[in-house]
Amino acid sequence: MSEPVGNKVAVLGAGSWGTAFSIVLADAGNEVSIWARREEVAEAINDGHENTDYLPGIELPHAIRSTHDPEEALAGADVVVLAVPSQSLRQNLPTFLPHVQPDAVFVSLMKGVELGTLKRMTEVIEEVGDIRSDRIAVVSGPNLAREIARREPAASVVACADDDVATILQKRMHSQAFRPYTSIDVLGCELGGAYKNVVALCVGMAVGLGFGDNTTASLITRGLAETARLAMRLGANPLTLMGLAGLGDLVATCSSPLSRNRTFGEKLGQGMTVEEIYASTRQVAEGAKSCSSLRALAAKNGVECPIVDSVDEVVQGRMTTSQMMESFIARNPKPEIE
Ligand SMILES: NC(=O)C1=CN([C@@H]2O[C@H](COP(=O)(O)OP(=O)(O)OC[C@H]3O[C@@H](n4cnc5c(N)ncnc54)[C@H](O)[C@@H]3O)[C@@H](O)[C@H]2O)C=CC1
Ligand SMILES: O=C(CO)COP(=O)(O)O
Repeated sequence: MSEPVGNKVAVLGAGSWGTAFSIVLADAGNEVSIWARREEVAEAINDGHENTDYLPGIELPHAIRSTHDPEEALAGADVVVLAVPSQSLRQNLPTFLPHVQPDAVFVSLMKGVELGTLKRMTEVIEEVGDIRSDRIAVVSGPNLAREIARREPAASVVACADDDVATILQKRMHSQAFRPYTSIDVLGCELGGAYKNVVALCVGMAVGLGFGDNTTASLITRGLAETARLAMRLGANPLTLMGLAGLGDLVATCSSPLSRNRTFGEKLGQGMTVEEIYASTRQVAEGAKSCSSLRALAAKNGVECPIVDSVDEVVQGRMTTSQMMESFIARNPKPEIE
């Protein structure tokens, strides 16, 4: 990526994170065009400067415009930010790609692993768009959308195989409240982001069952060990998992009632079924799908991942949340560090 000639960013997806991240981008001096799947969301953003469905009560900067037309959103944009649910990325890309500028850089905000292919989101972009990996970045960290939208201070990681691209993107998203660090460990950042959602589901289940801080801290810590085990087997830098896209995001998501994944788990722990929970919310809880893909990815690579295995069993309705907690404690004793 050469130094940008323009300052327009297209954000594809007008959910909570796409909208909150647009505020960061606008604060950092970019002109932002958000593509919204539903026309009424685009109209609310343009007319009332508010995303009434996903971030009610937050006034959006006037540098943010929205459209239902992908061509209009992407016209003149040298940075293309993808913020749709992970499992819908592949089906959405063909709508976007014909309108992307030839030298544009892609940024994935998504935290999931594709069911079936077991690909990370940057791998899906690379494959479907036939795009070089050094033009695809990921942003991941402890970034709960509503807190970012309120401009509460937070840090994150922007990772790209090409360090220069990461540095250019870092400048484009460094605002008064948002501090991005660069990294070249795309794999570590993406796996950290996808995995923490599953651990947050598990922690939520424990909270829903009425357990306290010892239980949740134990799950967070063993969840991090499990994340690092798989990520390192696949080639990630272990220090990435100790950083913002690993431990940082894990702690934020597992601790916050704002987290959709933790809330989803909590409802399971309280006895609701998966179907009842899906019917009660429009927002995505990525871990409820990525538990299956991460489980398969771990199995394929011969990595033991009891938390991901058990969360998947609960989500598939083959195990209760109480049985899951009992099974963790009953596992064969072993050293903490292997
Ligand atoms: N909300 C947050 O705090 C954060 C979310 N993320 C990640 O960002 C990604 C997007 O999440 P959110 O914006 O939070 O989700 P959301 O549930 O708030 O919004 C999802 C958006 O995608 C649209 N959508 C739903 N199904 C679609 C489909 N089949 N095709 C196209 N668009 C569709 C919805 O209309 C909505 O605009 C996820 O991977 C999530 O893990 C990452 C960091 C923070
Ligand atoms: O990724 C997030 C915070 O960094 C948001 O988590 P949830 O998707 O669980 O709300």
